[in-house]
Amino acid sequence: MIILVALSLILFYLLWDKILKTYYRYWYYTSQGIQATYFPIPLIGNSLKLLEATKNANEYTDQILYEYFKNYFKGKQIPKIFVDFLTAQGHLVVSDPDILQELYVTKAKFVDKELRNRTLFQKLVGRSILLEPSTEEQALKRKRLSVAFYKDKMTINLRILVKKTYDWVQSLKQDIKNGQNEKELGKIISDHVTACILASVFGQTKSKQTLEFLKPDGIEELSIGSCVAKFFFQLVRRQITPLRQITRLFDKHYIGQNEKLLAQNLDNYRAYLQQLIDERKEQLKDPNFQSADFLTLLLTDELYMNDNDLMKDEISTFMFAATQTTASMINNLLYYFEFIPEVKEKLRAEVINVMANEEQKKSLKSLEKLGYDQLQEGWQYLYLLIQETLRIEPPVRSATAMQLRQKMNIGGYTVDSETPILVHFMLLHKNPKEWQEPDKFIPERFDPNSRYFLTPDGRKRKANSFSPFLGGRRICLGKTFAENIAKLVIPIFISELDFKFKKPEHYLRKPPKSVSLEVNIPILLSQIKKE
Ligand code: HEM
Repeated sequence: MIILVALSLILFYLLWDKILKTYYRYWYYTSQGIQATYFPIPLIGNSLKLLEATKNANEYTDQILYEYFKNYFKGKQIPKIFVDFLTAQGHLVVSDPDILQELYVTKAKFVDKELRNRTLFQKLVGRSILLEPSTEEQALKRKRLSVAFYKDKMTINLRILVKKTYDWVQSLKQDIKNGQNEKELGKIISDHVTACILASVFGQTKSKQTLEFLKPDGIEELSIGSCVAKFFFQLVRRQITPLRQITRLFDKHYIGQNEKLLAQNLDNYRAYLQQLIDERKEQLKDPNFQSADFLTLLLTDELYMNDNDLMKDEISTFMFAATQTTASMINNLLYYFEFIPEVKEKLRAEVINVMANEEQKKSLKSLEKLGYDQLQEGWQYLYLLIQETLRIEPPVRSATAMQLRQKMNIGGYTVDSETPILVHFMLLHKNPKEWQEPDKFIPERFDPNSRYFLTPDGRKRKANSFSPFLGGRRICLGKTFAENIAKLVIPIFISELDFKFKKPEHYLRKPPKSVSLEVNIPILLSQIKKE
């Protein structure tokens, strides 16, 4: 009897939540004139269509979601807002600067992050600012954390990173001398950016920065940066399992061997962070101890100092939000540098001009040459390249879903508070009404003196047509830090080293790269000969 009642309740729930509501929502939005992608299938939505988009995936396949949208709208203009039922719940997809203005600014107080992600990612980022609702408490935490990026702290940090980058280049030069000149572009950049982020978080700690990572077939010693990247991918995979598409009941639970291993790895990782926190607490008892890293900032801020869990949450977010994003940007920029001869020529000229015009070689070693102010003002062409790299391949292709606090008008349509809203940066950045030749890499489109600065019909671009860091009150906290890392790593690297793609096909077409897309670009490194 009990089983029968339970089964009836489950069936009723599925009928109501995954079938009737899906078709109601489909009608609700399409009857307002919002275009829908495929007509949804009961329970599973359009997940099979997504699988279709992955079928012939190769190294030139972009984010699956992007490929799936492109497939659907092939040859047609992508609407500024459309409804899609990838899952039975459905979501609105936005890629229009005017609607972003509403979400980021004019209606910002009614917009929040979708709450479900907070539960799904709880074990990694907990109560950190990343997935918390936009409350006063979140804003206060944001304010306290932003101290890490103030000029005084950033200056000290950047000095450490310049030194670290210079040492890295020296070790690459040594590898070349030893005949180990074949490298993988993504790997060398990702390893170095991870080392930089770890130094900014933990300072020059002597503690080991690797973890024993449990796998179904054994244990692997992995760097903390790689562990955090793996956690992210595995948590995303966990999020899209069929069970969690049907119900939220298991969002908090780790089911099956793989998920249990993930939970165990996350616990070990947090225990490791706790160890670092304890060590630093001891060091801080010494009045002469000084450091400007993120850990010390947390341990000296009254909001954080007595809350070990919250400190671990923020450290995880910092590492996870900073590493693969920044590495993707630098990796992509260097790819275009080698891919387009004109880019290479212009950037090399700027690097020589900025770095080597005083006392030549000695100045290359001078850490002050890449100080805070120099990074903000010294680079003109590199600035254009960074912007265009972030436009053509935003490292985060789409934001985590948002949700309205109440039913309201967005972009001229009535949107309810249950429908997730997805801002898709890649679609936004390829909008043909805002960008001339959107698929082409043209750094000059960010130069006010260039004809590419304007839209195809000759007007000024709208404010939010470029938005790789999200916007409004939840804009990326590390935006300037990420740009500064690029502005020091890239010049030091290319002033000393050159590289060629090993595979000729990489001179013909660039494989896409983002935080969720891995690439394999073998390169042959060589040292630049100086007169
Ligand atoms: C090129 C590099 C980067 C890109 C493209 C980028 C992009 C983004 C995006 C799109 C978001 C919004 C996420 C969402 O809601 O889905 C975000 C948030 C965030 N980013 Fe970044 N990010 C970068 C580097 C960094 C760095 C270096 C840090 C350093 C700590 C950082 C810290 C954060 C934090 C803390 C948030 C959450 C802010 C909040 O919700 O209040 N990011 N970033």
